[in-house]
Amino acid sequence: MSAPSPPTPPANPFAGFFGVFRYSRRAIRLVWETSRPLTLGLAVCTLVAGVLPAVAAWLGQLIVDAVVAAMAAHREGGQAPTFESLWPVLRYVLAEAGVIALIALAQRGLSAQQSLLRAQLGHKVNVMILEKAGQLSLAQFEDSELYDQLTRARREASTRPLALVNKTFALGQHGISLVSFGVLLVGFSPWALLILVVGALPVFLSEAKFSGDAFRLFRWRSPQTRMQMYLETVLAREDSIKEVRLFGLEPLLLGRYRGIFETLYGEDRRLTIRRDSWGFLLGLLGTLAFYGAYAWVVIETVGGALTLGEMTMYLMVFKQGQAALSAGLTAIGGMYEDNLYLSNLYEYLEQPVEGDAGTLTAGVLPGDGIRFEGVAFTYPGAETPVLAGIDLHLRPGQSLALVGENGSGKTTLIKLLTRLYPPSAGRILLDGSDLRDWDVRALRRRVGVIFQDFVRYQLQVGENLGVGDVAAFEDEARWQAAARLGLADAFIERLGGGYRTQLGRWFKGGQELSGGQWQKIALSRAYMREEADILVLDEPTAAMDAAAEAEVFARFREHSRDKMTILISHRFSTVRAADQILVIDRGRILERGTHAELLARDGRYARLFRLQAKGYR
Ligand SMILES: Nc1ncnc2c1ncn2[C@@H]1O[C@H](COP(=O)(O)OP(=O)(O)OP(=O)(O)O)[C@@H](O)[C@H]1O
Repeated sequence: MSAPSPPTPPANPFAGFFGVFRYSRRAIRLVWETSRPLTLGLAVCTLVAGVLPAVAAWLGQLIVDAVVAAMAAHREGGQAPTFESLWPVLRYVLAEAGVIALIALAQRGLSAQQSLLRAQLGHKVNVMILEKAGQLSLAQFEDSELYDQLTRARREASTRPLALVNKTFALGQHGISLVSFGVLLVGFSPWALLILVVGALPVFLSEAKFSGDAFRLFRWRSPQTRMQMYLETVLAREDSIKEVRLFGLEPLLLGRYRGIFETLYGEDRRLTIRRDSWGFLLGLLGTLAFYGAYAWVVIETVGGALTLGEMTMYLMVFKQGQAALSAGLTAIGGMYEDNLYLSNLYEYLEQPVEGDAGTLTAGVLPGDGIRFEGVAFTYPGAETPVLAGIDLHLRPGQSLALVGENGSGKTTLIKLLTRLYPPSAGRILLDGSDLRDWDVRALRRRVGVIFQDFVRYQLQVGENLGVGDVAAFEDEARWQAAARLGLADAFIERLGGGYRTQLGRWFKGGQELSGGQWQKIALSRAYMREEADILVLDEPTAAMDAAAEAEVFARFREHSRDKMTILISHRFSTVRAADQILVIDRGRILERGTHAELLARDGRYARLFRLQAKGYR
């Protein structure tokens, strides 16, 4: 793993700080689109919970002043208190109780609606991420930076967007409280208000700076966290554990895992210590300002300028104002991080997808088959071409075999043919029309391909076949027909649940298959594509026994008589019947011809064929 260079702070930290807030609006829109009633509910509860504390403080003043007045009246009158004389005080007590109950209701409402929204929003964002993944090209998928964005986006998809909205609302709530406290406080002195605001500013700025640092760290280290996730997978997944045990890899991999943690933890610790030390020191300034104003109120009351009730109210306003201010600051610090998460999410969601310009559903020369004309290809980010100068023509009813050593470019040629990548030079035609002009769905309907690294779906056996043709995903008769052609029917019928047997180990009762059995499943999957007239098998029998292999090819030839077939194999016995054999060497066509022609030529093919024939004897 290469160590990326440390993050550099932006030239103007505050420009970055405010710039990133543009995502708050999008987060709110996202929540609005997720559930309007819940968003409205949240807004109402936020407003209520924001205004009522000031109302409670004001009622507190009225209570104390009413008590003082009632006490004076009783002292003068000398009578025992009656309901009539107590009512002016009690009604305020009752009102305050009501206000407190309303605050509790609003807070309950907030938390209930938040948890409902969290579930909905997490789901929505995950679906957005996965839908986008479905539109990305293979080349984009292989781009490690984009993959990082995807991983980061998915990791916190269910929490961050709502967290941002919650904090935005919390900020709104505390802001409303502060403004309403401010309105009350201005009655005492506008200067007191100013002192409090200025006192709180330094801690706010430090919070903003450190949040920015935290996010840069988070982005910069994402290759390391990805390696950590990968190591977790290797150490804890059934498909790798066998090899990890046998090679005794646990200590090695765990050592690497711990090493990454320690580096990351060290960085986290430094940041946390700096952030909290500064937070504490600057927070002291705010507290100092607060207690200065507090002392001022006390002195004014002693001097008789304020009533006891007013003093009670101001003290409450100070206490609650301070709490609201620091909660607001924390919300802003956290919001910044959530915004940065969202910036990552939207960067990912806004990745341009290749426009699918092609619309053709039939070629201009039906029956012309496949043509490669001067095709070359270089993988994105690579320097040397993997394929160059490829010319070939395959007509319906013909078979083509590709042979060549590992890494010579055979699979890549198939990836170009199936339009997983566009060629870097030259063109590929199907029925006389460039693949680029074809509607990609129409094109893919015509191709049935089984790659070497086919997918072993942790689904039922039948569904593992059904994925070959989504229109017949649940069609049991079609499964059976395909399984017969792929030679999978015999062993499937012996499985406990037949076509309904769960495969793989992820789910209860799942059954694991042997390598050859999986290959038969993959082969049958290719036969599910009834519409396909181009069949591509990339080493379809490497894991099969010799008898099965011979039978597979006999059936394949029978089934594909009027189709175009492309076969990649390292076993020369299986390719000899092809109408055309291409020997690929480092991305170029070295030899071409039928088996007999190539033997007569006595070149690379003939030499390798004789070598293999000797080995089989
Ligand atoms: N996704 C990729 N990105 C970059 N390079 C790749 C990618 N896939 C394959 N390559 C490179 O392209 C070359 C050709 O690979 P390809 O899979 O086409 O070979 P192949 O002939 O099918 O080999 P094998 O017989 O081993 O299956 C190899 O050198 C490989 O390293």
